[in-house]
Amino acid sequence: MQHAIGKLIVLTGPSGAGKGTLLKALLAEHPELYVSISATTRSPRPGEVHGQHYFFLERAEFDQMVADGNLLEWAEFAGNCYGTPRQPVAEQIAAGKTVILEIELEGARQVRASFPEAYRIFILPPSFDELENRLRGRGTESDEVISRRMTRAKDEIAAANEFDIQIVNDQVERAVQELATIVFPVDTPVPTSV
Ligand SMILES: Nc1ncnc2c1ncn2[C@@H]1O[C@H](COP(=O)(O)OP(=O)(O)OP(=O)(O)O)[C@@H](O)[C@H]1O
Ligand SMILES: Nc1nc2c(ncn2[C@@H]2O[C@H](COP(=O)(O)O)[C@@H](O)[C@H]2O)c(=O)[nH]1
Repeated sequence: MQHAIGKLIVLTGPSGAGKGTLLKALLAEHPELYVSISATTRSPRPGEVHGQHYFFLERAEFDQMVADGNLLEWAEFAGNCYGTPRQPVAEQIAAGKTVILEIELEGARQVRASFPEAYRIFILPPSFDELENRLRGRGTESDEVISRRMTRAKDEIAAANEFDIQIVNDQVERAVQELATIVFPVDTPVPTSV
């Protein structure tokens, strides 16, 4: 993509830290933002809608997207694959939108390598125990999956300093306001190609 005029923001943090919760609240205040819809091989949770929360794909379909170069980044996370469809992000940035990717650490590292202009935010839980409480309280994962996600969380939290800024999601309202002040006044450089 040439002559891009929008911004690219990456939101990362351990599963259960509250990334989705904060983004939902930010979008309610700022519907002009564009949040990328990822592809995943994970099964839908109750209430999740194909094309709205994720594009739920078979593994072969996901692998084809990778082979065709249609993902901006992708990674395996706790037994499933997740990736960012390239074209919608390119189109939204070209249209001048601020685009947000909610992705895990490996994907964020790939975006840093491809698009160093992207602004990268890390969401931290107040504590490790609270992270587990939130994951368990959400009630969407089995004990085994929670355990895999908690193991991964240790590596992710250890990498928080790789990011431009860290936000502790202690209280949703406070953390959303902090996120808003970061997303809006920051004059992030414009990606030159996606
Ligand atoms: N500040 C907070 N205080 C208490 N509970 C919270 C807070 N933020 C989020 N939660 C709750 O924690 C759980 C996990 O939040 P959420 O699903 O947004 O996490 P996530 O980081 O998007 O997870 P994943 O990466 O797995 O998608 C949810 O039940 C949510 O309601
Ligand atoms: N690298 C990528 N990671 C992604 C993408 N979409 C979501 N995610 C991350 O996966 C985990 C698990 O998500 P869940 O919905 O199963 O709880 C979480 O950290 C997401 O941020 C993506 O496109 N690429």
